[in-house]
Amino acid sequence: MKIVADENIPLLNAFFQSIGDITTYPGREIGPEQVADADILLVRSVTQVNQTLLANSSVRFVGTCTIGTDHIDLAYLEEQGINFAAAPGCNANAVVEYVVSVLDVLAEQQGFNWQDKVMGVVGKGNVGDRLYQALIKLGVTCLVNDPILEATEENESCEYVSLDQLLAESDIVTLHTPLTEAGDYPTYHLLDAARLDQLKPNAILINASRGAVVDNQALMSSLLAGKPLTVALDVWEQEPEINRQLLPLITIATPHIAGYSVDGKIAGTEMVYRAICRAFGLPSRVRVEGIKPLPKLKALSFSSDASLEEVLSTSIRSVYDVRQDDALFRNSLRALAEDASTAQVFDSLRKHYRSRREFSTVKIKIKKCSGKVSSALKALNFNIVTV
Ligand SMILES: NC(=O)C1=CN([C@@H]2O[C@H](COP(=O)(O)OP(=O)(O)OC[C@H]3O[C@@H](n4cnc5c(N)ncnc54)[C@H](O)[C@@H]3O)[C@@H](O)[C@H]2O)C=CC1
Ligand SMILES: O=C(O)C(=O)[C@H](O)COP(=O)(O)O
Repeated sequence: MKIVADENIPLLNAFFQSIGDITTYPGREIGPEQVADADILLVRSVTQVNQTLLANSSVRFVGTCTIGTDHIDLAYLEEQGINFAAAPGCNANAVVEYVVSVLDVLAEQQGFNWQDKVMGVVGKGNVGDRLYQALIKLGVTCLVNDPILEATEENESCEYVSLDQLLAESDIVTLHTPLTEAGDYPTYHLLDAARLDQLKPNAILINASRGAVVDNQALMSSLLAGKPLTVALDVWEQEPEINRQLLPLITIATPHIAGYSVDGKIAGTEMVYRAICRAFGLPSRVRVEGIKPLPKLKALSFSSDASLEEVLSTSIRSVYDVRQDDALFRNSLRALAEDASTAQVFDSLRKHYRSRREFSTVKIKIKKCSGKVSSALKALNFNIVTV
């Protein structure tokens, strides 16, 4: 079989070489010519998969090693009988950890305790739910908006509120919906000028979903008009070409890397590999363990005199500190001429992203710490050893 794949999919050979011959391309350069005689197409989020790409191809299976599927014309694939698999939840932990790092950094910068704030979670799927569960365990007051789940859940897993109520009452609003333009609850420009206006003064807005869930032009106008808002954007409209005028108004700016833990990326590859094996009736023998030694993190230890804030903040930062990504992004863009395209920098930072691990991969030794400290660490998925 012939496999055409995005070169940024990790462990392509290890997983797929027994299935077919693999040819790789930069995701944005996969076009009709590249896929013409392919049987399997493997993408990440930057390749638009639709009739234009596939009409004259022999592709029978499309796999995206990502959570989001807004780059795929699912109706077209179904109509053509082309098999499809995504990787739901693969990097959900990484996105949660990005949000937690944003909270930790902003809390220090602005002098507040994020656990005392009211959090508004929009979209309670794989990412939103994991975030919600962690926050609830940490004792944080959470408002959740997810009209689709609210209408379909037999036993509601939380008390849902309207988006209007959530925006009016939350100190921190974090977006975790897919990008959709149709259906009863489309999310394209879900936060438009009017909705941005509903945010509380001094609210914090975090977007790690898709850029166009927030109207970036309206956000810029609102910030320029002096609306007191703190904004963390991981995703931008028109990526990789971002609005350079918006950047300085954003407190934490990153190039769509919230989900970029090495664990999450590999999980994405593995999920699609298993789906292909199922679809083609092949044995799925490859296991992540044993393929690639992942970078190990040193254990941390805390004793009884460490405060909850100190333990949490040190633990979070030792694994993931979003300021590193923010600084790299801003510095790389600073080196560009004012009117130059941001595409190359944006894509290059993502292509050469470091091997970031997840919280669960670090061992935290605690000595006579309070139950509060150990439950807080557990809520965030850290691996605790009591010594
Ligand atoms: N920045 C990054 O690196 C990453 C971004 N993402 C983005 O995050 C999105 C969410 O990821 P998951 O939680 O895994 O997806 P999911 O599909 O598990 O959950 C999405 C949730 O949003 C809800 N939803 C849909 N429309 C809504 C609306 N109008 N208002 C409120 N809720 C709505 C759905 O009912 C669902 O519960 C993905 O679709 C993807 O676009 C995902 C991974 C990494
Ligand atoms: O999984 C998703 O959805 C994401 O947003 C991914 O983190 C995007 O990664 P790339 O496809 O752009 O490598």
